[in-house]
Amino acid sequence: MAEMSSAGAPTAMPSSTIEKRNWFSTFGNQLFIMLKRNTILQIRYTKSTLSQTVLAPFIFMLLLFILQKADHANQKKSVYNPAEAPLQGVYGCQGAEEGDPCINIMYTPASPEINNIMTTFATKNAERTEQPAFATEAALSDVSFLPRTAMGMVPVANSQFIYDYALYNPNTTAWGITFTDIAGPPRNVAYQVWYNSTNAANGTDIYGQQLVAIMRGLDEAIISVLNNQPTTLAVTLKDWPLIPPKTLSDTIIQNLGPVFFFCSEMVIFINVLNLIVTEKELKLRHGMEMMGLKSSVYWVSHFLSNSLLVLVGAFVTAIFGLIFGFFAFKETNFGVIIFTFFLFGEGMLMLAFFITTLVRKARVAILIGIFVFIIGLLFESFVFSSSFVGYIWWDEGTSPTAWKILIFFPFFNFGKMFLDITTYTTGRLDTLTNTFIPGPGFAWSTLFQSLPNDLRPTYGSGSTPDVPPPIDSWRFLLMNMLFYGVLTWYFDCVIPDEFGWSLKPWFFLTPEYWGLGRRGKSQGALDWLRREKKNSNTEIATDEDKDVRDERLRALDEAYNPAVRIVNLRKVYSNGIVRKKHDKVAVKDLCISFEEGKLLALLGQNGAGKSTSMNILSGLTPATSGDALMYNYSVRSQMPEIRNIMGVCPQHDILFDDLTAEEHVRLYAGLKGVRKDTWDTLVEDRLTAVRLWKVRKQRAGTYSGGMKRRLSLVISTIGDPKIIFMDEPTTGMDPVNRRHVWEFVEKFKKGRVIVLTTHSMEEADVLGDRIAIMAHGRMRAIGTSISLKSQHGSGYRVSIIVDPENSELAKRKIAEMVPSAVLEDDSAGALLYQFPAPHGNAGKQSDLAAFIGYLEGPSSEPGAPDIVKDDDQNGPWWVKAWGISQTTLEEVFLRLIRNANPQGYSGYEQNNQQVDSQLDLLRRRSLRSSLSRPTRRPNAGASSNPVVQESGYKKS
Ligand SMILES: Nc1ncnc2c1ncn2[C@@H]1O[C@H](COP(=O)(O)OP(=O)(O)OP(=O)(O)O)[C@@H](O)[C@H]1O
Repeated sequence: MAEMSSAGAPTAMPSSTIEKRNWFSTFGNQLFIMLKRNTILQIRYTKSTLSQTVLAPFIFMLLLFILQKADHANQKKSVYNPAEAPLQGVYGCQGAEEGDPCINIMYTPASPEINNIMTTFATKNAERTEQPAFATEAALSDVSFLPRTAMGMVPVANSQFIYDYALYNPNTTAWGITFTDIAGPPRNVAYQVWYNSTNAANGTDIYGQQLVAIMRGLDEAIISVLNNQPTTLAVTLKDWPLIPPKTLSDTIIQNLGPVFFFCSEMVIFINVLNLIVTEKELKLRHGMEMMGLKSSVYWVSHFLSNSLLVLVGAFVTAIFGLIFGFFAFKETNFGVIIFTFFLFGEGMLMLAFFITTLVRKARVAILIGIFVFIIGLLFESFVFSSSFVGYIWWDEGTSPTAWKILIFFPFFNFGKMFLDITTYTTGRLDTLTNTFIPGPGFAWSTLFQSLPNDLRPTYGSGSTPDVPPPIDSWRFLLMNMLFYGVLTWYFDCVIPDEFGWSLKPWFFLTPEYWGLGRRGKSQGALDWLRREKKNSNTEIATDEDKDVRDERLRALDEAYNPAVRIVNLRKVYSNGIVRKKHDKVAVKDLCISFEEGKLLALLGQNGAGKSTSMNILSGLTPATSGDALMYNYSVRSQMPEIRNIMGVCPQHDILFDDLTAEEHVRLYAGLKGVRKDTWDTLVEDRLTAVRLWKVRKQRAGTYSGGMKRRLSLVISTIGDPKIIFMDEPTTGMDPVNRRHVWEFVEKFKKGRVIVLTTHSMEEADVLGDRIAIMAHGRMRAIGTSISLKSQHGSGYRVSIIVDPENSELAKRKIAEMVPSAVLEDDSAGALLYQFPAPHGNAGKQSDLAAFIGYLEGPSSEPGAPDIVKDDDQNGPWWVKAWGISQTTLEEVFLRLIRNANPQGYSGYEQNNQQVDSQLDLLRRRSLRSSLSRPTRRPNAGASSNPVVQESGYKKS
């Protein structure tokens, strides 16, 4: 850029409140500001933040708790009187815990005959089972008696004792037999068998073979003992009183935990998708980047803010898990729990970040989120609901390819980790003895151990899965974070945003990306200019306006060094890769230059290309060809540098609904690197200037349209920008506020370049040092308000009111005096004369001056020359009132637009006839307004341009 300096560098930047910082310092500063913003928003979105961090973990944990309790309640149901079931030997008993002493058979009554039957039974049973025969023990009468060894057959007093003993010492006695011997003949021997039906239910004795065996054995013994006596047999069965074990296993947590905790995490996942894509959709991110925010800061700030939510969520989950007393939480190292939930949350967070780079609409992002949710839900419910299915996926023998794909999904890795935790901690119910066997627990060291064989599921063939140690799940979750982090960074750069910006797919291989090479063009700015000059489209020169051509040549002039130089800027909106005939050329080879301290007002019909030009210059849209140099930085390749000296007030407000005006100013001041000690003054000055001071603590979402516009305008002025682009800044403002804004802009433009687009002719007239008018992507006219009016306007109009009977006299006199004046309207004494635009014709200008002097009469000011003598000291006697007006900017605009659209134009959806009638309307309006002031001397101050409108009043 040294070349440009030699040709006379633009004015040095004024002393600024911007702190000079290196890359790290800027990064740290912006990160701090962004984190503060995120925190404010998270606090503002209290419900959403609490839902993600506290409510979701709590609700899902509560649901699990309720389900677990329901399951426990179901298992703990006591059945004191199970129904009897009529029915038709026997192995040694098992105590409450494996190896505990027990009683094989308790029987009653202990009559000699029954004793005989039982001994016969024991002998015959021993033959069948090839086990030692059950011994007949001493009679028992104490219900609190605890066997020390496995006892054979214990006679007791009555049936009630058997029942009471079973209640008192559950899981101690295998069988109870109550005989009822009714005297005969015939002898009717009835007996009842107490049987533990759980054995049948839990699969230990699925066909009730033991039951059939004991009954057959007893029947056999009865028949043997009562040989030759007529006998009938009656048998009833009865379950033992069902007394559940004191501790139950958390099967619900084991089966449903992965699903519920996955759902809990999805709340943050979907919120992140929505938040980031909404910021993209509402262009909030672009707005901040235009104000200098680094995209790395944007991502890191979101990562840190959301990681905090994930961490809080992990703690809340762990604490509620402990409060609810789940084994998975109680029996697991606290650090393991926190890390597992944190890493899972982080993996999902990065997956969400990655998805946001692929979509532009929040609606689509949420749809993708729901899709991920359903897939994850299916996985967690069908795959990780039991170790039986869950571990199959992790066994090398199953499908290494499927496994290699699945480990890229955080929920797959979390499912395995949680399965490991529950497998180690849930414990199990011993089906044989109906007692709870606790798991070994999950210590920190467990992370590195393979699952012990006895905890692995056993498949049909008797094989067990080969399961990697739990730490592998953590490794894969970390891998997920890094993988999706890198994808987010890459795709965020290469996928074009909605304005078409993207980096080349190999951007990371270029030194420029890492700030090592020189950004932008290798040749100097002058070389570039020469090249662009050659590229300059001569085609447009044929019907080009002289001022526009001069402006183009000036922009291409190497000796001239303006603050901003736009050369051959062109934008084509194309629907496909191949250029088509109906591609929209929104800006056609625009050449223009801006100087410091001047404001350029850009006018044009709808769709003329104003916003597109502004968007290219503010770095929102890439140009198809051409370039602009702003303080010698190229828009094409040095946008980060330009952003440091640029402010933008976009056409559509880019504001955070939940931040106040004051917070907006502080946020952008921070992003721009404004010295912190000046923030208070900045807030007060700027907000007072646009009359937002009183509502500075009110959230922007509650502002009216005009208030939002004023805040957007203030934002564009933060950080001492050298160039400010204001796209229709006063749209929707009331006249009072608009004037305040004009005053603010007028004061602010010193030492800066301001480009403003507007549809308000008044605004362009008041603010524009130069006004450019665009149509169909081309500049049609440029110049000061006065020069545009004189170049493209219809000149001056003089309206004269006379009495109708003097009308002919007046017309005759005027025709004699100023033959060039054209009578445009004559109705009932109201005469409207058109004085052609002088266009440098001094003769015609003096005609007009002389005629005005004639109307005014001899000057009352001493020494002033009398231009025309007349018979009345106050001017011609036949003139009752008169007025003069110049062409308005609106008329100039309409004329230029009409000329640019010889076939009529669709932008306004009207044809040239309608434009002509509008011009006529404007003419009449100017007549009315020129006669509306009853003062003899013109009130020059009433207009922004003293020559625009004057009026005189003749006393009758
Ligand atoms: N993203 C886009 N894709 C295709 N065409 C576009 C796109 N943006 C703008 N255009 C077209 O480019 C032309 C110029 O649009 P632009 O928004 O620059 O006009 P404008 O002068 O700012 O209009 P307005 O005064 O209505 O804001 C229009 O015809 C418009 O339809």
